[in-house]
Amino acid sequence: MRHFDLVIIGTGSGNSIPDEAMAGWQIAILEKGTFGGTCLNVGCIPTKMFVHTADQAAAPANAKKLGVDATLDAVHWPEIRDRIFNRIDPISAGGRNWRANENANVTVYEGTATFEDAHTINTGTGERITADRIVIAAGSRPSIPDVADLDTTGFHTSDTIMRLDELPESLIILGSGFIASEFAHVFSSFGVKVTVIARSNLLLRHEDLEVAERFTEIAKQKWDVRLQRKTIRAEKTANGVKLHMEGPDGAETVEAELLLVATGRRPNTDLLEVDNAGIETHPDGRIKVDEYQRTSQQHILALGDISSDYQLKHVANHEARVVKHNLLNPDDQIKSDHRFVPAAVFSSPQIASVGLTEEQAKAAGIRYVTASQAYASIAYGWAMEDTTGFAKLLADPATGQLIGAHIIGPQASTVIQPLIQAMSFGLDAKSMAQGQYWIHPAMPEVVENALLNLPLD
Ligand SMILES: Cc1cc2nc3c(=O)[nH]c(=O)nc-3n(C[C@H](O)[C@H](O)[C@H](O)COP(=O)(O)OP(=O)(O)OC[C@H]3O[C@@H](n4cnc5c(N)ncnc54)[C@H](O)[C@@H]3O)c2cc1C
Ligand SMILES: NC(=O)c1ccc[n+]([C@@H]2O[C@H](COP(=O)([O-])OP(=O)(O)OC[C@H]3O[C@@H](n4cnc5c(N)ncnc54)[C@H](O)[C@@H]3O)[C@@H](O)[C@H]2O)c1
Repeated sequence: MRHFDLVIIGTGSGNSIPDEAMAGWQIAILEKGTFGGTCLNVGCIPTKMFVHTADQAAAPANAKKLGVDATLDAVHWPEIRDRIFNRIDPISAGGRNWRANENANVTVYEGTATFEDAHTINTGTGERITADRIVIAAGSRPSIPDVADLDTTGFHTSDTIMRLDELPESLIILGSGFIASEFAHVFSSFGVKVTVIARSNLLLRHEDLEVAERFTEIAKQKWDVRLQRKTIRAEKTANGVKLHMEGPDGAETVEAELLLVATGRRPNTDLLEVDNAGIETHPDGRIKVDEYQRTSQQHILALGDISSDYQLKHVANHEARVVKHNLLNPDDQIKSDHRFVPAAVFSSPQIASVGLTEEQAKAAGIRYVTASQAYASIAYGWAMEDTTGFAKLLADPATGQLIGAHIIGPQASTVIQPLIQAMSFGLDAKSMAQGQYWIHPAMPEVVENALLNLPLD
């Protein structure tokens, strides 16, 4: 049985760990799917390439209010799809080739890995290997709800929907989180009739309540939004799919050509048979790690979606940097920093957030003040004729430290960055607002004005 200094399971953020400082180590990388993992192949990167294209497709409809008549002539789905994947697929193939053929100390095994014990792994390729240290970076996969006849009806997940042969006329999206909101924007902007089905009374209900309410109001104007629906059964029809639901007004059905299931993601722990290695897990299946990313077995570390509180690429990448450092510096280990983890929903409008929502601050009994500023009240907001966007801040009134920031509106994912910086480095709201120039008349003035509005002690 071959022995390695380090085994890495999963080629998403895990693939960033081997580097020149490990040139003397024998390393095995294990991957069951497409090299590069979720973000590159079926996640962040292709979705945002579709989102940007959707933003362009939606622009003519928004130009009318500016006095410009424009029309969307055509959406060439196969061309869009192929442009995106003809860029991504070679990156994945190149990454695989580099590791498999150009890294002398790295061996790539392409199979589904399972633990036999805390040092022995079955690579799923017919070969078993042992290792001194192991990194589990095996990610997550779509979680499929228990809806009768869903399997036999046929459905898409984010893994398959981006590679359709052609655009459907209509699409039902089951779920109301990140993936549902982003794909609803993409497909509706391309002319597909979109129905979004939510269990709760709001879309994106993990967001600050005012933000989720604003997003839901806007969504209802563009998509057929069905709230508070329990999906009971799926049925295959001559033209596609029918869902049977129960809602506030009793039983109802909805039909469309295709169904996208976007109801969360589950960690891939079950595939790994981690019990054989004595690795402890949370009730939801995530691997338990400490702040150094160590599992309950000190020589096994884990990172990213399989263990993290956050299913976000920038978090997986951060944790991978921590793991790399700790592997190289066992006597000088560093901790992961999860104090201020931001997230953005790349829908229309965009949403970005960091820190506590107002509801979380209240529930935690934290003393706070808030201020909101509408895009409509800053000069660039006038330029865009924006009527719905705003930035909402929460701060500690005594110290002026920011404890939460929530933005809904154009370029929210970019506009929020100075707030993430301020929170990460402990810059108080007054110093942040008054201690620097804010370019006039740019979008971050929405942040400057919200900071100035905070009723601090
Ligand atoms: C549609 C979509 C859009 C997203 N958009 C964003 C975004 O805009 N911004 C953002 O921050 N995050 C986004 N995410 C989340 C982000 O993609 C993930 O948080 C991130 O990719 C997780 O990285 P990871 O390294 O933990 O896992 P992954 O990248 O999933 O890598 C895990 C790898 O392990 C392999 N594997 C699993 N089990 C085994 C096994 N037993 N043996 C061998 N190999 C195995 C898998 O095949 C996979 O390649 C998105 C996710 C999705 C699905
Ligand atoms: N822009 C980004 O950063 C981005 C984009 C896409 C995905 N992601 C990551 O991927 C993860 C998965 O995305 P997601 O949208 O699948 O998950 P999510 O957790 O954002 O949303 C899941 C939604 O499905 C609903 N749901 C769960 N079970 C249901 C059921 N049986 N019937 C109806 N609705 C049900 C939940 O109430 C929730 O609204 C996200 O949590 C996020 O971390 C991030």
